[in-house]
Amino acid sequence: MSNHSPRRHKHLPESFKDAISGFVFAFLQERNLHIQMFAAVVVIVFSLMIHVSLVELMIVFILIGGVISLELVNTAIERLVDLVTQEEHPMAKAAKDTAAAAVWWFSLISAIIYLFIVLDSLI
Ligand SMILES: Nc1ncnc2c1ncn2[C@@H]1O[C@H](COP(=O)(O)OP(=O)(O)OP(=O)(O)O)[C@@H](O)[C@H]1O
Repeated sequence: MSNHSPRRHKHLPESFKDAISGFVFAFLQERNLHIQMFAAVVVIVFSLMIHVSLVELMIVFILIGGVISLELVNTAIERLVDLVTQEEHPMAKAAKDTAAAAVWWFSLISAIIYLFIVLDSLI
């Protein structure tokens, strides 16, 4: 078969099944994802308790979705690097550390935005 032949597109339910299986894999393997999911529940409950506005609640959901999505991409990059090499390599380190930095940056910015949302609701 030629490399240029069109790929068969999966049916939507198959794609969902694969995505859910990827999430379950990451959830079972990644402690960070447990912490992030727990933090997400705490943040949502707290936001409802202090009666943040609907728009602020939507922003909270976007931030949570961003952090969790980036953690999943980080997990994918870690596994891909491990598949390519189990040896110590500066490029493997660079790839993993950069992916981790993406999660770190988004989490930091999310925490700052959430602080403003809380202050706005409480003051
Ligand atoms: N093949 C490698 N070569 C060089 N350094 C590596 C390699 N694999 C991992 N490292 C270094 O060790 C760190 C931890 O890698 P590991 O694969 O254990 O991720 P992890 O501890 O599961 O990370 P996270 O906490 O983000 O899930 C990496 O961020 C990187 O600095």
